[in-house]
Amino acid sequence: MINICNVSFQYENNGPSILENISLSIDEGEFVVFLGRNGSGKSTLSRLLNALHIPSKGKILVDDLDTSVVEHQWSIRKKAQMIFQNPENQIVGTTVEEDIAFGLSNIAYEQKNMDKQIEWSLEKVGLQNKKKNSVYALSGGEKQKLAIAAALALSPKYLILDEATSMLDEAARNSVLSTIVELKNKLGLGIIYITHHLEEIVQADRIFLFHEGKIVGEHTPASLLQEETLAQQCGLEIPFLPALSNRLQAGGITLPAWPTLEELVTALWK
Ligand SMILES: Nc1ncnc2c1ncn2[C@@H]1O[C@H](COP(=O)(O)OP(=O)(O)OP(=O)(O)O)[C@@H](O)[C@H]1O
Repeated sequence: MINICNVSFQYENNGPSILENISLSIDEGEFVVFLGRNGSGKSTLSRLLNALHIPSKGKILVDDLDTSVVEHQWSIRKKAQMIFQNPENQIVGTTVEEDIAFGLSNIAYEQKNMDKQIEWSLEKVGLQNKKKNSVYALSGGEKQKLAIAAALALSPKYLILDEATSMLDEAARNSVLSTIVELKNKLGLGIIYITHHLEEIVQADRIFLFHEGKIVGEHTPASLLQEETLAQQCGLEIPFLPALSNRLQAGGITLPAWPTLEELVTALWK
């Protein structure tokens, strides 16, 4: 479990307060979203989880390890792997297998088991046929999946994805998202997913809504729809289909909270 206890943060002494008194916990096997507009503090909090920054006040425990204790930081970074926006910045190998092997060598992974671990992690993200490929020949979505496989090979308990799909087109974004959901379901990984796109939160267990360094709401995908005004105040727009579904439901039409276009059309024909 990750426990964030009364955390506040400033980048500089006497600088502006970036996060104010944040408290929340995240279980293993949970898919949690940090949602908020640019500059609301989501990435800063994600970097605090990974001990890249240390809280100015309060504390963060990752499986009972305090991020402010230097001796814990290596274990915390291994447990909670980060995936960033631009996959190009995370790829270090020239072939797919070399890229994953690099991270494994860094943790002194046993050489004799390395190949098996590389194959396992590639299979989990659906890149098993690309093992020998050059990383330069991968698409954007495949590169992001490689970054996830490289993280996965290190046996983390949590994946922290900071706007990890924002450089991808819709098809690649959906494909990476389904991979993430599968990892949560099949491996029981905790997922911390940072975004300002509401379309990406449909499969989350819980959503924390960020505004100006504070958490202003905790929701499920369905309950967030009831908070259209709050979402707008936070600079977010509920997407068209769920917004319409919300209104139709209020008028007595039975629909899922986040319908597909087909589900919406079928319900309206009935
Ligand atoms: N290294 C830094 N030094 C000083 N201020 C920073 C630094 N990084 C971020 N900030 C400031 O902290 C605030 C929160 O930024 P943060 O990146 O955490 O927000 P965010 O919600 O993740 O936004 P985005 O979606 O744009 O990444 C912003 O005002 C930003 O300018």
